[in-house]
Amino acid sequence: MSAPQLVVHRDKELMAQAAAARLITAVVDAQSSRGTASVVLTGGRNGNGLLAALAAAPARDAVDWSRLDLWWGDERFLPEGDPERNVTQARAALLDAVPVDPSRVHAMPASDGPYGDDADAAAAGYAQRLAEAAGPGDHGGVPAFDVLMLGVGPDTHVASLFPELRAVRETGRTVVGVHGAPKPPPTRVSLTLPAIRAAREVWLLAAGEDKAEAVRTALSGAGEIQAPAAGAYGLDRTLWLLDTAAASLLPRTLYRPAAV
Ligand SMILES: O=C1O[C@H](COP(=O)(O)O)[C@@H](O)[C@H](O)[C@H]1O
Repeated sequence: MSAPQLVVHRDKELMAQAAAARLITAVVDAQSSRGTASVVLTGGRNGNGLLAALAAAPARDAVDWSRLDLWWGDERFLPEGDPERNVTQARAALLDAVPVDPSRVHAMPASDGPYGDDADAAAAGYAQRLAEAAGPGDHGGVPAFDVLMLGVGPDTHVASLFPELRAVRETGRTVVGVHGAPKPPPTRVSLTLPAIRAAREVWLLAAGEDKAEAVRTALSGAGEIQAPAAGAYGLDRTLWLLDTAAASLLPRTLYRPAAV
């Protein structure tokens, strides 16, 4: 477990640009040392903002897109191509603009896909795919992701792990079907906390005033069942990428804003 590190940017645009630059560097470094890189994408406003900033960054060409595996932390369980699906939004923000290898874009199943409308079977199928990609040295049935990104919801949810729901209590499986999510759509597929914690680096993204309470709660000692973001950390690094609005309620012991 790695202790959270905070980086606070002036506003959400700068946060997205800086996080995109950071991701380019992380991917290039992983490709240089291991040949390939693996990244877990998140949906939501901050995740898509980062992808759009990456698409606009000239340095995106430093990435060898053909040697990058992309996975998802969660998916809204909807038909293929639905505009609310995280993968649909990621394609629009970035993936349609870069030469990714389609066989390395590991989208979570859709509700009209091979598992039909059975979200639990879809989750088991994705878990199987992750297990097949895991190497002999990897732990917990998932590859050792280089970077796993998570948008933090205003209620402290990450991926589709919502406070108090069954999915956030999962200790065995790496991927689960989520039912009755308080944010639409109610049916989702999500990585679990054990799968998230198998990543080398976990980056939590939160920008905007509506995230301030969630950030304060998760970083002030809340339990992971009540505040799932509190249970998300990486093996080597846990990075909270914030803007000043999202950091505004943090105690001064954690974040001291620069004097103006
Ligand atoms: O529904 C979801 O919400 C979270 C957070 O989204 P945001 O718009 O509040 O930033 C996101 O991380 C997750 O992937 C998504 O499915």
